Amino acid sequence: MAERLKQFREIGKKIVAVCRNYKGLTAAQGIPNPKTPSLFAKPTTAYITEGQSIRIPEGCNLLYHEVELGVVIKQKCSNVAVSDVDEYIGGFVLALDMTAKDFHNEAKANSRPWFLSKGFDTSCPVSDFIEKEKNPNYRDVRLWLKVDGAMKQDDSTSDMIFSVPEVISYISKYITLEEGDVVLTGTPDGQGPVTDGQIMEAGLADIVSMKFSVTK
Ligand SMILES: O=C(O)/C=C/C(=O)CC(=O)C(=O)O
Ligand SMILES: [Mg+2]
Repeated sequence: MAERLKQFREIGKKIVAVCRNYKGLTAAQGIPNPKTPSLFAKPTTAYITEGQSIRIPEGCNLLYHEVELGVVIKQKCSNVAVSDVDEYIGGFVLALDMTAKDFHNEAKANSRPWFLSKGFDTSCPVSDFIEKEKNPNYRDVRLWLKVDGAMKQDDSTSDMIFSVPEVISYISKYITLEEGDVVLTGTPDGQGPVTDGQIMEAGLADIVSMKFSVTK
């Protein structure tokens, strides 16, 4: 099973993401905690892996990094109870939810969908597949991100507003999740800009780390 799930980028059919899911982030932004998980999606063409670069989309002048824990779904499921979610977790990835923040701000200001700002090619860099057993404390695991060696994001998944099981249970009420789909669980506070030539390094405890460069 884990062997097949290593191919999540080929077999998975979607990337579902949660936003505003860390207490530190909503506190820093002075916004209320959402009452239910706030969802959006990215196309699977957004995936890249180490060795490939994040490309600044045409016309974007403000590209933001967001480091996130991604959950790889083990098998098709819908309407999963919070208490049963563990059965449907196949493994994890560390991911970046790269965001064309100027596109995002403009779309929001004009009450338009912000799919492009989150869904452009290369907007979802991911680590190697992390076996479920290698991340047993996923409810309280450190994730961090440095830009050119300077720490920008450093928090624990215990700061999430909705836990991983709550997020997956909620999504599955409305959207059937399938083998290899990835759920991005939101970013902690500290997201911010990156520019052409900068290098990001991110890690999940001592489980995995990854590096990505940004290019025009
Ligand atoms: O402004 C918003 O509503 C959402 C902004 C984001 O980019 C949030 C995330 O993607 C996140 O919190 O992970
Ligand atoms: Mg995000």
